[in-house]
Amino acid sequence: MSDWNAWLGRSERRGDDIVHSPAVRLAATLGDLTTSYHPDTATLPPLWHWLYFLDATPRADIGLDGHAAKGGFLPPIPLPRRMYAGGRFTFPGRLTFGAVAERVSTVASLAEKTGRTGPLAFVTVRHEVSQGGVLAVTEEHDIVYREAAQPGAPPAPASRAERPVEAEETVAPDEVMLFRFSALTFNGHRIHYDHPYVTGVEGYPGLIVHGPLIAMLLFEYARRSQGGRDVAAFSFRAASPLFCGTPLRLVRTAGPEAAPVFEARAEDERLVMTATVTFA
Ligand SMILES: CC(C)(COP(=O)(O)OP(=O)(O)OC[C@H]1O[C@@H](n2cnc3c(N)ncnc32)[C@H](O)[C@@H]1OP(=O)(O)O)[C@@H](O)C(=O)NCCC(=O)NCCSC(=O)C[C@](C)(O)C(=O)O
Repeated sequence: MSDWNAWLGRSERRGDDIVHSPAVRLAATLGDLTTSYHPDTATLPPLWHWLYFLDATPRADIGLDGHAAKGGFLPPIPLPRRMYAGGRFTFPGRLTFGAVAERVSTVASLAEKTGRTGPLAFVTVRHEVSQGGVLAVTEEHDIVYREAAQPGAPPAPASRAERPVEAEETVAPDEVMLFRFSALTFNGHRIHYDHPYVTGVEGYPGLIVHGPLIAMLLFEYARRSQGGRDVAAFSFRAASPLFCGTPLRLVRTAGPEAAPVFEARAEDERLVMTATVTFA
């Protein structure tokens, strides 16, 4: 890890116009799974900043997995299989359509661990999004890298969902939804659309549903289930992958916690994601 410590604190700054068109396309992609966006609304819904400040890596600088090759903004961690591990957000303000905003991203932490699935390397990137000098979103994005797939290895052990269910809804993200979400976030990661790659090279049984898409489905479900209530903070942790075409249960759990806990579960009670929502 010591070689990579040179990346700690590395920072980049990007500006973007907060225009309606990507939000219109995301609203169409989610359909009745969102009630957050209306064409006459003045502000961008929380989390929808994922549609802006996108990475425009030139073709020559793309790595095998379809992301920007490591060693630029992110450290050159040799573990090859990248996944979205989790995120923590606060929404101190709202981004307004029709004006420029700025995102400052910093490599905040690096950690090597050994998990049930083998060696893991975590990189956390902190983003701060502001408009007119006023902070609107803080985000900590955890990226995890896993070792190469071992031929014949058994499926990774998965956590089971155990919290009691208060309410739930089922969705089934399909190839079209995955393709549109990749396009909207300009995410070239091949695990979401290249079946021979994700099965043959990364060793997963099918196309993987994006972590941010599942997080957004949970977030939108949480807001809808509370009559569109405003959200002050949100966090999520991806527990196991969801494969395209598999039904996904969006669950509001009945727990003792002050902030409600939402879970994404596979049909067989495998835990896919846990999320906590703090309503304003
Ligand atoms: C991450 C995996 C491999 C670890 O699986 P594991 O079973 O090996 O880990 P573990 O044994 O449960 O835990 C080992 C250590 O890692 C930590 N840990 C464990 N999990 C997490 C987590 N999520 N976030 C933060 N920390 C985590 C855990 O707390 C522990 O730390 P400790 O030793 O200090 O106690 C496993 O949980 C997993 O496969 N999760 C699902 C990942 C996923 O499907 N992500 C979404 C799809 S990929 C994607 O969207 C991509 C995208 C958008 O294109 C893009 O590139 O950004």
